Order: sequence, then C-alpha cells, then structure tokens
Amino acid sequence: MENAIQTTVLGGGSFGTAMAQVLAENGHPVRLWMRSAEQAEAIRHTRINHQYFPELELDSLVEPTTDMGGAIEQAELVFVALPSKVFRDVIRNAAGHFRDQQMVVSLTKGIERDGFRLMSQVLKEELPGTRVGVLSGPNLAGELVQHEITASVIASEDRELRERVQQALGNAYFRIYANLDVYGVELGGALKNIYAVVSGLADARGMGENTKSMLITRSLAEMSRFAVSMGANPMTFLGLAGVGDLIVTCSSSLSRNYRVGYAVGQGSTLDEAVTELGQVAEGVRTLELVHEKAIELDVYMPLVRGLYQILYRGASITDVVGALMNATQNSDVEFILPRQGEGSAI
Ligand SMILES: NC(=O)C1=CN([C@@H]2O[C@H](COP(=O)(O)OP(=O)(O)OC[C@H]3O[C@@H](n4cnc5c(N)ncnc54)[C@H](O)[C@@H]3O)[C@@H](O)[C@H]2O)C=CC1
Ligand SMILES: O=C(CO)COP(=O)(O)O
Repeated sequence: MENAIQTTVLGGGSFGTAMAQVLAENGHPVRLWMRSAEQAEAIRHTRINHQYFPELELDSLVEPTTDMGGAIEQAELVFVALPSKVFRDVIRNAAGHFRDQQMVVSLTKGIERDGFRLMSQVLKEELPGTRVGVLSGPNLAGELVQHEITASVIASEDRELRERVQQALGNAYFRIYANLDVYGVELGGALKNIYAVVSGLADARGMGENTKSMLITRSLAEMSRFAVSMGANPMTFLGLAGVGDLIVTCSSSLSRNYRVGYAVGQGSTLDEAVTELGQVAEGVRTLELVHEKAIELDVYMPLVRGLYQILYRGASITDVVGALMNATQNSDVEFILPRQGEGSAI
C-alpha cells in the first residue's frame, strides 16, 4: 500500500495481537514480536493466536516473530503491549536496537513499583533519544477485533508522532484523538483498572443500577483527586482515557480486571481469581501501589482503601461496604473543597 508505515508490536498477548490486527487491516506491515518461538510458529502456520483469539484469522500483513532486533530495526513506529511488571526489563534488553528519533508508543496501563513510574517515563529513561507516546482509551481488545466502533487518545509532546499514530491506527471503527497531557492520559489508564475490580466485585454481589452509577461516579472523583495530587490535569479525566475507559472497564465482563473482582465477589481468593484468568489484570498490582502512595500523599481514597482491605487484608466485603456507607470523613461534601490557596480538588 502507498503510505504504508512499517510497524512493530512488542507483546503477543491479547492487546498486542488486537493492535497488530488493526494496523494490518489498515494496510501497514506489522511485526508482532513474542518471546515464545512455539507460539510464533503456530501463528505463522494457522494465522490464529489460539491462546487469545481462537476465532480470529490474522491479517496476512501480521508477521509473528521472535527476532526482536530485526523487528525493532525495521520499524518506523514501535508499539509496546507488555505487562508493566516486565516492561522495563524487556525494553532494557532491547535498547541497543532502537535508533535516535524512533517513535515508541506504550499501550500498557500500569505503574512500575520502584519509584511509581509510568511506562512513558520508563521509555524515556531506557531509550533516551527516541520519541515517546502513550495510547489509552476505552479499547477492550475483544471488541476492537470485532470492529465495534470506539476511539482512543494518543498523547505525546511530539506532533509528528501524534500524527503518525493517527494515520496508522485511525479507520472507520477506530478514531484516534490527540492530547498533550501524557501523564494524565497514562495515569487514567492505570487507575481505572482498580475501579474495574471494585465494579466486578460489586456486580457479583448483585448491585443495582443506582449502585453502579454511584460507584463509577465516585471512582471518577477519587481517581481525579489522586491525579490532581500527582500533578495531572483533571480535565483529562473527563475524556476518553479517563471516564471513557473507566465506564467500559467497570461495565464489561470482557475486562480482565472486572473479571478478577467478579471472581472474588463470588468467593474466590485473589490468587485463585488471578490464576484462573491467565492474563494480566494490572489493577491488582496498581491497587497496592496507589494505596501506598495515597497514604504517603494523604489523599482521601475510600474505594482504594476498601478494596485493599478486601484483597490484601482479608476484610469481609459486607464490613467494608458498611464502613464506606457510614464514613464520616468528607461524607458531607460531594467535592472536597480546596483549602485556602490550593488549586481545585474533586
Ligand atoms: N487486553 C486489553 O483489552 C487491553 C490491554 N491493555 C494493556 O496492555 C498491556 C498488556 O496487556 P494484554 O496484552 O492484554 O495482556 P496479556 O496477559 O493478554 O498478554 C501479555 C503478553 O505479554 C507476554 N509477556 C509476559 N512477560 C513477558 C516477557 N518477560 N517478555 C516477553 N513477553 C512477555 C505474555 O506472554 C503475553 O503474551 C497491559 O498493561 C494492559 O493493561 C490496554 C488496553 C486494552
Ligand atoms: O484497558 C482496557 C480497555 O480499555 C482493558 O481492560 P482490562 O485490562 O481490564 O481487560
């Protein structure tokens, strides 16, 4: 295709495979890098990634590979769809293959334990000289590959990168908006996973529609309040990468975070729920990190605290819900009012 962009996706899991398919359907050659030679070989022969999308025939422009050096060196645009837990190690090992000014986009919605870093910060540290962006929005992999119409946000300080990503990914079912707030877009994607776990848990206990509306609304307030305390722009949380992604992951059983919450709500232990899922649910780890950070920064996060008590301290769901509904701290104001001389708080 004229104007085809050479692309690479690092990570052959659910989202890496879905994004590779979108790129290929748009006419761009994609090298889909994965660590398992067996898996790459099977996909090459069958054109199916059986572990994640047994029903989906991959476009002929998707080339599965285990040659990371070749995949990176040939690409104009590199997307990274790896769990946050392994993100830095994989990128560090591959660092020698990247070139100056190459465009690298994180698709990962998580936080690094050491130093509470987001993935764009990891990329900037490990790959100085490259141009970095993040993509985030309501993009359940299972719906993307079905061409269900949706949108996403590419955030980067680099205008050319934003435009290239819009060209590469945009199509009749996927609209890509640009944003300059890299930190806010990325933080929104990571935080909403926590509330998807809460929502799954509540759904398993038979929550009503009023309850769901309350939960999502208060989740948005809580994540925005935290983001403001971390220096992000609260307006970003009213967009696709904030409330947009929050709504979809809190509402859909296609969300792995929601599914973990649902399983715990039905009586599984956290370990059982995660093992049964067999894919990454970033919210479980993010919860621990945000819980700790909220204490450090003295940010009021009752939902985070409640979920942490249930998942990591063995508290009963009934007790936590009772405590949340009877809380006195801030219970008389919907928005936490800014103290004299401070900026807005939500
Ligand atoms: N699945 C989805 O709908 C979406 C996922 N994301 C984000 O994308 C990131 C990746 O998620 P998924 O692809 O869905 O997870 P997944 O669990 O489906 O796949 C993760 C992939 O990473 C691979 N992997 C794990 N450790 C590795 C290592 N050390 N070296 C190389 N490969 C390794 C696994 O083999 C697997 O193929 C997460 O941060 C997630 O939040 C973002 C948007 C949508
Ligand atoms: O981020 C997602 C959709 O936008 C996917 O959420 P899960 O990781 O919970 O499946």
